Amino acid sequence: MSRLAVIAIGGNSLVENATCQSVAGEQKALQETAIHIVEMILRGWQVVLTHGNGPQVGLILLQAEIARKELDYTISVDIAVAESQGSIGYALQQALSNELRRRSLNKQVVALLTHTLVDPDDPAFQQPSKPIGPFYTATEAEQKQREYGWAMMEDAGRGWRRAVPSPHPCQIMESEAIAHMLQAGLIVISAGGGGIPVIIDTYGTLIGTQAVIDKDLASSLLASTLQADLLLISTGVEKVALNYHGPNQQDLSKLTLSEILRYFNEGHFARGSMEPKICAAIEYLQNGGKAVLITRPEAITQALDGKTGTWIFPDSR
Ligand SMILES: Nc1ncnc2c1ncn2[C@@H]1O[C@H](COP(=O)(O)OP(=O)(O)O)[C@@H](O)[C@H]1O
Ligand SMILES: NC(=O)OP(=O)(O)O
Repeated sequence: MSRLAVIAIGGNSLVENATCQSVAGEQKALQETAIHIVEMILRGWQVVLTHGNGPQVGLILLQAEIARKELDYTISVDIAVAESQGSIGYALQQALSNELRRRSLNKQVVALLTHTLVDPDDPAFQQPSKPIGPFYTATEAEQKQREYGWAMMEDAGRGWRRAVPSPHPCQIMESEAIAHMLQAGLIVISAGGGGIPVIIDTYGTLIGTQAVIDKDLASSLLASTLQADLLLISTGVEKVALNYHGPNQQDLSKLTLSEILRYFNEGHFARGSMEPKICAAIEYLQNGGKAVLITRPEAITQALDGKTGTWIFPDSR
């Protein structure tokens, strides 16, 4: 029986250059990622792909602000997340389908608009903490705050970005549909951008909310719900490090849940970048997950052979 991996693809690794986004750049990055995912499928893995949308959802909202100068036009954050699921899902679906065809694999890929349930009383709604969109200088950030009323935050030493609320994911609403699609042998792209954030009102109605859910936390929840064998977080670094970018940086290769919890509590992982990935890994393992791999897309194949990447396992195996 094939093993199931939930693969979370980083939003920043979907763009060639964070300061200059282009469709061609996104396609190139996706084609590269697709090569390594199809290699995994050839090795017998069943896969569910999730993806980030931080740069893209911010850009969609920025386009809306610019359009508002000419038209009476506005867009809510949940709609922008849905748009990003559509556009990134399309590009990822096409890149994977092309690579499957190139490798003569007769498999179909589906991209599913996915809702993620959040708690309307989550305190995160009062405290914007999710960086989205392009990076700005401190002066530009002040201008954006004045011009558009955006909350702004410094993002892990990389510059200033717009910040939006990011409530914790409680339930992937379409998880049963995803399980059925996997049973049918499909490759599924879902929970893109953490999923479209929704609450359920007292009448049982789904209502979109103004937030961007962390895709690593949503991927962890999806991996736990589907009882996946592996949560693979594909990002910009080959390995997670202690004292990252410090003089005594120490790359991590293989560690246990207890060890990562200790390093997490010691504050080794930057807020808004590596920290949510480590939280996602911890939650998945605490919910009975079997293994987490964090690495760059180009290193996936080697990492699955145990030669690189950061592997995190439950305490007793
Ligand atoms: N302790 C750490 N170890 C490795 N990378 C780190 C660490 N802390 C911060 N980072 C940075 O976090 C980045 C991953 O976060 P980010 O780019 O936001 O993720 P995503 O790939 O999901 O878009 C890495 O590429 C690296 O630059
Ligand atoms: N939604 C989300 O977490 O996107 P990024 O991974 O691009 O920040």
